[in-house]
Amino acid sequence: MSELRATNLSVRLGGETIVEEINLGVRPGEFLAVVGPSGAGKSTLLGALSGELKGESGAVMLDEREMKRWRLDLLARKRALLPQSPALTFPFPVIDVVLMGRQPLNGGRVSRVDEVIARDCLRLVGIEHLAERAYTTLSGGERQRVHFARVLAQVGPERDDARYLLLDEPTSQLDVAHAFSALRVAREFCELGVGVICVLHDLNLAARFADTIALMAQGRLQAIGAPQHVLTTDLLATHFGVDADIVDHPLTGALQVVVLGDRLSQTTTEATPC
Ligand SMILES: Nc1ncnc2c1ncn2[C@@H]1O[C@H](COP(=O)(O)OP(=O)(O)OP(=O)(O)O)[C@@H](O)[C@H]1O
Repeated sequence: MSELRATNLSVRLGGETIVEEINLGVRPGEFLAVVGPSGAGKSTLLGALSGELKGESGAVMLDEREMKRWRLDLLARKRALLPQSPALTFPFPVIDVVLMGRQPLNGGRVSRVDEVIARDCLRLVGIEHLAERAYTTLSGGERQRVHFARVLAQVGPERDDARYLLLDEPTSQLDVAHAFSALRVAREFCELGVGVICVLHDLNLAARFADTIALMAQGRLQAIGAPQHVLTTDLLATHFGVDADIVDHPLTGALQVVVLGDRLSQTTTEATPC
């Protein structure tokens, strides 16, 4: 069975257990959002699910084979990871950065099809006009979309085998329209048969696009299920420290979280008109 799954997964870093006893999984065509307060262990979990980080105990299984048994070149064809802050300091043309995503598929011999797919992925994220620009001249949000296009090219819109897209806060530097658009595109890849695991801080985007939401806090999975079972006033108060109203939006049909107040500080401030 095709699935990316963590079973009793714990990860230790720097002498501390960062994620503990995690059980969750995603299948091709499913969209799992991972939410939780800062420092909850979401990126660490994603790192372990991608095979980049080794688990301390438990297992990560990718299509019925243990993650640690996958050959790296085959793993790169199977899943693409978009880290929170991809490091790239060389002024490559944008198109070349996106073509790096095709490397596991083409072995470094760029074909006409690779080029078409790379440009198509740039178009999907709205920056095809930047294809020839030097990566280092781009804004933060533009860079984030280049890397998003790179991982889209890696999982490949043209393929029909089981594959997975792991996204760590892919919208953190994007304006509201591009954030929505990025998740819509991820959802479209999901409909093409890609399993998507996406760490998100925006609970409303998670509610809108995910089939399942996993709530992590203090390194543990606190809740997992359909958005209405996880985005509850009680769970948000307990794990995020916010008082929230949760409503069914009449137009989208998705849950909407309206934060009424936080419990992090007792200080009140008055807004000053500019
Ligand atoms: N190599 C490391 N050594 C020690 N502690 C680490 C290491 N990497 C991460 N941590 C700690 O583990 C915790 C979880 O980190 P992680 O990046 O997984 O959280 P997160 O939920 O993704 O947070 P955020 O939402 O802020 O990105 C944090 O407290 C972090 O400081």
